[in-house]
Amino acid sequence: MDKIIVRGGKALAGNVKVSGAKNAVLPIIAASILAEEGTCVISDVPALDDVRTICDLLKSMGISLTYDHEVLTVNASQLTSVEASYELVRKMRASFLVMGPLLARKGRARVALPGGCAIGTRPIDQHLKGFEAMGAKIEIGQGFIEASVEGRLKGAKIYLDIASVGATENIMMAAALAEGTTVIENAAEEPEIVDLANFLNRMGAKIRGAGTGSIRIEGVDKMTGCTHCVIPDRIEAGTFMVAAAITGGDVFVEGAICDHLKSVTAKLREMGVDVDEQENGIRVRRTGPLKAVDLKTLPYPGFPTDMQSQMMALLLVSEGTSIVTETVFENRFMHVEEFRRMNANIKIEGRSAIVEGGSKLTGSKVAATDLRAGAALVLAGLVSEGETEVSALHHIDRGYVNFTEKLQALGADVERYVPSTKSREAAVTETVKVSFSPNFA
Ligand SMILES: CC(=O)N[C@H]1[C@@H](OP(=O)(O)OP(=O)(O)OC[C@H]2O[C@@H](n3ccc(=O)[nH]c3=O)[C@H](O)[C@@H]2O)O[C@H](CO)[C@@H](O)[C@@H]1O
Ligand SMILES: C=C(OP(=O)(O)O)C(=O)O
Repeated sequence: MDKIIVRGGKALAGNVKVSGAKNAVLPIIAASILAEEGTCVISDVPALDDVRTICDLLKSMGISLTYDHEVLTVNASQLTSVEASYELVRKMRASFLVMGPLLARKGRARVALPGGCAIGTRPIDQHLKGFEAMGAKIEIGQGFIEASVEGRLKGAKIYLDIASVGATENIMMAAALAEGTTVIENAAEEPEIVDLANFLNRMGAKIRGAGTGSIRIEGVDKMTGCTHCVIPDRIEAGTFMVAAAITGGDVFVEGAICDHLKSVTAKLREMGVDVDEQENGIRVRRTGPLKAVDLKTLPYPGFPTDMQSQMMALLLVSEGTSIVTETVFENRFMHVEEFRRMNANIKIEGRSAIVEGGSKLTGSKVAATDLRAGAALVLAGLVSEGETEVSALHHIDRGYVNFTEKLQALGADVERYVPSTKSREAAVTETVKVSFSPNFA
């Protein structure tokens, strides 16, 4: 298994360019299924494992895709299957986002139940509630969900019990080709939803209100290909902002959109970090001590759950005691056990973790428990005494492109090691090259 080896003590400095957003590009690729003619040309597509997975899924449905230098071209005119296999869905829950587009385009979809994952049960009841409200029949059996509708889906007024990102996206995509108008109330407001709505509108959809709690979708008869550039990844950007803060460095996070990171910026400033919001990115510097703060994750524009573990690493080296409350997922503290192996003093009480600052973190062998926890462990290693070895890197590879290379370029003493017959250099070269074969052959 690959491992990331980190040696602490270096303050990071320099410029890091943010890649396209994982959580925007995955629904956008799913949405390309809706184009019955023409080609979708999507740029700033990060070479992530999750992107490969969803591309493999669309390919299995007869869709042709090519990927070159972060530009993905998708032609969905030859859609020959409406089934998403368990093998692919279990690798990535976001595969479930194909259900809405398939139902809209073909009146049928058969998708393996995504199951839960480390951070929680992650049910899909709100997705199904929306599809049923639009007239779909839902049947669950043999580990699959089948959705079908006679003729076209019908527009409906849907109130989400939870402001679910995925459910908002799946329902929005289904409603795009429905007969009549759909209104989603209590919709999630994440920037990735706005990016998806912009992509859908470029394909010919008529969507208003994305980014607010109420989204109105006027169904159209046909959607076609378009060109689109994916927004920068606010969570990758936030991760590098914390990397600068935790090491006492000075890093310009190029491409970060300040507006998408207001809650993270506010929290870092409360801790005494200098955050300079600029036109084309965010400069983060830290010279003095870090002040402990309390943190509660909430749906956007609240503090993002996907930044919780990275901020916990930072709080470990701040002065004072912090309370971190995770309100979005019911089991997103598995990184606590791993931090404890690095000499962290953290106590979990229900949905909250009490984090003692001023820890003298020590390097240790630790394992990523989800993609953000993996990144957070690397960040902790950057300020630990000695060497930290992070394993279970398949988690990190889902959400970060060339993570170690980007940290190395900022001066971190970090490398990715493949303990196999391949040499270390070859492994690093391979990691740096990470790209897909032009036609996914
Ligand atoms: C690919 C992608 O975009 N992933 C993001 C998306 O995940 P995802 O779309 O899965 O997250 P949701 O917003 O749906 O989940 C939020 C909460 O709602 C619950 N829930 C969700 C759907 C449902 O039908 N019923 C239900 O109870 C979930 O279990 C969870 O507790 O939003 C999360 C919350 O911002 C982020 O952490 C993920 O990075
Ligand atoms: C939880 C996350 O992603 P996913 O929903 O793909 O698991 C994440 O990006 O932190």
